[in-house]
Amino acid sequence: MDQDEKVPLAVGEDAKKMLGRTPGNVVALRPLRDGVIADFDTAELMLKHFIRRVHEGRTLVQPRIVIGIPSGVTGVERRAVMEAASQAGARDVYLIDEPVAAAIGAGLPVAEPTGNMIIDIGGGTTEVAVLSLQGTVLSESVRVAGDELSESITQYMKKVHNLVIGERTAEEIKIQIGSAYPTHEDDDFSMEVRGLHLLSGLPRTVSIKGPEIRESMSEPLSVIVDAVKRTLERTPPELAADIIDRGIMLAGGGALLKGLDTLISHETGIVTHVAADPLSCVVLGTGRVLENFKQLERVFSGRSRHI
Ligand SMILES: Nc1ncnc2c1ncn2[C@@H]1O[C@H](COP(=O)(O)OP(=O)(O)OP(=O)(O)O)[C@@H](O)[C@H]1O
Repeated sequence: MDQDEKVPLAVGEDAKKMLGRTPGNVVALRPLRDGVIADFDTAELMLKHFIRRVHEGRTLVQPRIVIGIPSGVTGVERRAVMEAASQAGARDVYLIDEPVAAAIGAGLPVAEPTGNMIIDIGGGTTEVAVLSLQGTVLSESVRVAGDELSESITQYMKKVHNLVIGERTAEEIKIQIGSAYPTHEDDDFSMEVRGLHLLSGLPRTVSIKGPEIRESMSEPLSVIVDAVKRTLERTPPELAADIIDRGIMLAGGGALLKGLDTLISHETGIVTHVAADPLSCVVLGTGRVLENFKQLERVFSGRSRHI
C-alpha cells in the first residue's frame, strides 16, 4: 500500500513478497491475522480487488460470495467479515466454517451419516473438527499454526545462533528443512541461512541442520497434537469408530510440514492422511459448495442477504 496516496500497489502473493522489504512510503499489510480481520479497510480493499479480478475488471457485478472462516471466531468477528464483503460489493454473503470447506475440498463424504475428522492447519489457526451429515459435531480451534511454527524458528535462530532473520526466511527454513517427526534423511537436511548477527550487527551466514529446526518447533507442534487428542476424547463412540476406520485427514498449508502426518498417527494411533492439495482444500471446498448450492445448503454457518 502506498502510504501517501493510500492505494494498493500489490495484493495477495505479490504483496507477500514485499513483506519486510518495503521503502518508507510503502507499507506491506496483512489485513487478516489468525484467520480473522485485523484491518477492516484493507480487508475490504483486498476483497474488492479479488472480486474485480474474478470478473475481469467489470465493476457493476454484485456476486454471491461464500467465505470460509475459522469455526472458533466470535459473533463480532463473523459480522465484520460479512460487513467487509458487503461493502466490497457482494449481493449475498454466506459463511462456511473452514474445516467443513476443507473437508469438502479434500473429498470427504461430509453429507453421509459417518464421522470424519479433519485437521486444517492454516497460517494463524489450527482447526480440528469432527463432521457428519453436513454439520460440525464438535470442533476445536487453537491460534497456533504455520505462522507460530515459523516464529519458533525465528526465536531459535536468535537465541542459539545470535542471528536475526525475517518472517520469510523463517518460513523458507520451515518449508525446506523443517520436519515434525524424525526420518532417516533428516540429518542430511541442512541449509545456509542469511541474517543479521546480533552481536556484530553485520550480515552473516549460518549453517543449520534439520533436527535442530524440528526441536525448535516442538512446543507449537505439541499444542496442535494436544488439540487433536482433546477432540478425539470428546468424540461420541460411534463417530470415533468411523474415524478409526477412515483415518484422519490433514489439510491447510501446515499439513505440508514434513512428517506431521506421522507425528499425529504416532500420537493418536490413528492413520493420518494428507489431502491431495492441502493448500487449496478450503477454496476447492468453497467452490464446490457454490456449484452445489441446493444440495449443500445446510453447510453454512451464517448468511446475510441484501436484495
Ligand atoms: N511446504 C510447506 N511446509 C510447511 N508449511 C507450509 C508449506 N507450505 C505452506 N506452509 C505454511 O502454511 C501456512 C499457510 O497455510 P494456508 O494457506 O492454508 O493458511 P491460511 O488459510 O492463509 O490461514 P488461516 O486458515 O489461519 O486463515 C503458512 O504458515 C505457511 O508457512
